[in-house]
This record gives sequence, C-alpha cells and structure tokens, in this order.
Amino acid sequence: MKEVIIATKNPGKAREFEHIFASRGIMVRTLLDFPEIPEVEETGTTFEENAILKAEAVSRALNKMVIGDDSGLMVDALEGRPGIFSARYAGEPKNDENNTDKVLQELQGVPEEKRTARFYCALAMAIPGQETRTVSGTCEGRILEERRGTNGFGYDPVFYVPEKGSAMAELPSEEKNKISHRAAALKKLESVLDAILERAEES
Ligand SMILES: O=c1[nH]c(=O)c2ncn([C@@H]3O[C@H](COP(=O)(O)OP(=O)(O)OP(=O)(O)O)[C@@H](O)[C@H]3O)c2[nH]1
Ligand SMILES: [Mg+2]
Repeated sequence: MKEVIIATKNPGKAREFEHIFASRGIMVRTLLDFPEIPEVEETGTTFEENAILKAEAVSRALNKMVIGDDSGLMVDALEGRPGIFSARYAGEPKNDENNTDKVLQELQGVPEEKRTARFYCALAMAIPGQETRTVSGTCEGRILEERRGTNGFGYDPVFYVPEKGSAMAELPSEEKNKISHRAAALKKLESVLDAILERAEES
C-alpha cells in the first residue's frame, strides 16, 4: 500500500491527513508512529520555514520522503496574531482551550465586521537528495464571540466560515477537508505527490 509520512505530533492534523489520503488509498504515518524521533524546534520566522524544518529533520532521520505542516490562525484585528505562535499562544504547555480563550479575550468589544481572520497552512515536501518544495493554502472566515461545535481541533469552534454559514467545528470532517487551508495546500502538492508515489510502488 502507498504510504506518506507527515512530520506532525498533532493528532488533529493527523486525523485530517489520514482522512484526505484514505480516499485515495494512501496510508498516513505521523510522528506518533515514530516516538524515537526527537522534537523538532520551530525556530523559523515564517510558516514555510517551520514546515521545512520539520519535513527535513524527519526526512533525514528516516531517509524517506516526508511532508511537514506548519499552520495557524491569523486575525486581522490582532495584526496577524497568533500566526506562527498559534499552537502556544497562551504559553507552554500548548493548550487549545487556553489559546482560544486568549483570542476571544483579546477580541472582546471588537465588532463582527472587524473580526476577519484566516487559517494558513504551509506544507513542505522533503525528499532525500532533492530540493524541498513548499506550497500553502488559506481559508477565510471570522472569529465568533463564543464557541460553536465540537469537531476539528484548535480554534475551529470560534472560526466562522461564511460560505458554510457555520463554525468550522460544526462541520463534519468531510466538509472541513474540502474547504480547509490544509486541503487547499495539499491540492497543490497532488500532482507531484502522485508521480512520486507511483514510482515508489514500481520500485
Ligand atoms: O482550529 C484550527 N484548525 C485548524 O485546522 C488548524 N491548523 C492549525 N491550527 C492552529 O495552529 C497550530 C499549529 O501549530 P503547528 O503547525 O506548530 O502544529 P502543532 O505544534 O500543533 O503540531 P506539529 O505539526 O508542529 O507537531 C495548531 O496547534 C492550532 O492551534 C489550527 N486550528
Ligand atoms: Mg508545532
């Protein structure tokens, strides 16, 4: 069976990649399957740099093709924060609940039309002996005043998606995976990825 390795320890991301790839008969493995690989420090200043750091470190460790995902929420009224610090916005250890509370607090009193935001996802594909490629995807929305829904992860309960008329966390995973920043980025990797996986199966 075809297999793709994603350099993530985030179970929410892992589920989404599994779902997206399963429809194409591809099995996903993540760092949750490789506990011996040390934590990769996210020292980059952009999503792309951090995605490359994760993908290349794990690709080197396993000598295999690896995809890294660095993603986050950018709120216009907060000048793009939490941005690359989305996972740890309310401090260590990372905690989705506290991060979401912090964003809600910072947006207290900000009217609906000024609560615009987007999710951003950078993916890096590292292949031994080749130059790493990056792609990105976004998903536009705005920040609600209260949580809605229990699906997804992270800030999904407070991220309203106008085209769906609901919070991201109210959408079933099939729906999120059609419109998400992650799905948009992954679509741009599709053709390259298909060619690589075909070759891997032949050899
Ligand atoms: O509501 C959300 N829906 C999403 O679809 C989504 N995608 C990313 N995020 C947020 O951005 C951080 C990523 O930070 P991040 O890329 O460093 O990942 P992470 O540290 O969680 O795991 P890893 O992949 O680095 O192991 C996450 O923790 C979340 O807070 C999302 N929130
Ligand atoms: Mg991280």
